[in-house]
Amino acid sequence: MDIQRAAVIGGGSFGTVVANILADNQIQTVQWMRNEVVASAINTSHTNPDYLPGVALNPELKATTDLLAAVKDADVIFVSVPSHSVRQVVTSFAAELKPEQALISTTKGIEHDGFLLMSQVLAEICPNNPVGVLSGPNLAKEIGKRELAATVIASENSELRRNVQDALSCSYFRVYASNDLYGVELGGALKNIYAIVSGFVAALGMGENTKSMIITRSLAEMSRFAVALGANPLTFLGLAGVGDLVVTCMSPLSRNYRVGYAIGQGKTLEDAIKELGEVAEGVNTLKYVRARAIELDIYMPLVMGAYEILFNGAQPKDVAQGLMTGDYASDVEFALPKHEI
Ligand SMILES: NC(=O)C1=CN([C@@H]2O[C@H](COP(=O)(O)OP(=O)(O)OC[C@H]3O[C@@H](n4cnc5c(N)ncnc54)[C@H](OP(=O)(O)O)[C@@H]3O)[C@@H](O)[C@H]2O)C=CC1
Ligand SMILES: O=C(CO)COP(=O)(O)O
Repeated sequence: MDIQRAAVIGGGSFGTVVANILADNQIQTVQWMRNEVVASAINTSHTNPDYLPGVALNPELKATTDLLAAVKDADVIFVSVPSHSVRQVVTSFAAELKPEQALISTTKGIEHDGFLLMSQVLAEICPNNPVGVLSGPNLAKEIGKRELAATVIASENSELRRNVQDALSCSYFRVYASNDLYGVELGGALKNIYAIVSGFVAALGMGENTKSMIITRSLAEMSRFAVALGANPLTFLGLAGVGDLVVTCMSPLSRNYRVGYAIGQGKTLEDAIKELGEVAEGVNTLKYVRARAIELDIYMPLVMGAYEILFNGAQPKDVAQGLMTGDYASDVEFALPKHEI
């Protein structure tokens, strides 16, 4: 099955760049969103003024607020709404799908009930449809400007992986393949927590050694968690692991980083989210991952510290100091296990 027609569900910044790449690649693409004003702007002035201002979109990209019309003839449907709305939105069109229509999640979040990742939510709602995940260091605002970037398509279905590579690869976007759906997806969700932590670090004016320490220990912590949940640790060496972690921990374009930065400057979480006006998945992910880590007894000092800052009013400086005096630990615990140090 070649991809000739695609639907993108969601009118935010990432949904828009995915839809635009597809249109650039001459795939008939319909983007669904609930906001009629934005849909009309995409159709008439070929811009998304709310989420991607200043980016000239491909004039062939069509937008609609009619969800069933958007998905009807699509060979592949990219789901790009925030995690808290994926189940509700997908459920509202699931009964209309034909089994050959594939679903690809681009959403980097976790569903609270059952700790489900988005591909698991999609598979639960649409058990007969092929499912995949797109994740990587993909700041939408840079890709919108057609700056060079790469991503990962993860699926157990090799034909789907190849079709998505064909549909999205172009002069400014390179698509790598993975069969570790769970690891790729977990990498995308977990790194948002550490982007918030990196925002604290930047707001406190800490040095480059500190930033490097935080990013590297974040990788150790997220891969420890992922392996405990059954993912392949090698996936974290790739674009969806270290790649996405580095970009979101270093760029003020990351919304999660910006939330951490604002809190590090003394703002409340509520004000930080309100000022952002876009989704920062890491805030909820932090809550769910902390609860899971406690339940499974997984050592995650950065998660625990970030939770105290975000939800219990702890001061970032005090938490950072506390982390420096923890028990002695192994640098790479897959090489030197903790109990052998
Ligand atoms: N932006 C990025 O750089 C990247 C984002 N992602 C991931 O993609 C996902 C989507 O993010 P992104 O596009 O950035 O989000 P944005 O914050 O830019 O936009 C969110 C979009 O989702 C819509 N939406 C929110 N709730 C609902 C709902 N209940 N029903 C229908 N539509 C809804 C919003 O509509 P409205 O305007 O009407 O509220 C808006 O169009 C996230 O999980 C994110 O982590 C992945 C890679 C990169
Ligand atoms: O996932 C992203 C880049 O890969 C975007 O990160 P934010 O959601 O923090 O903006």
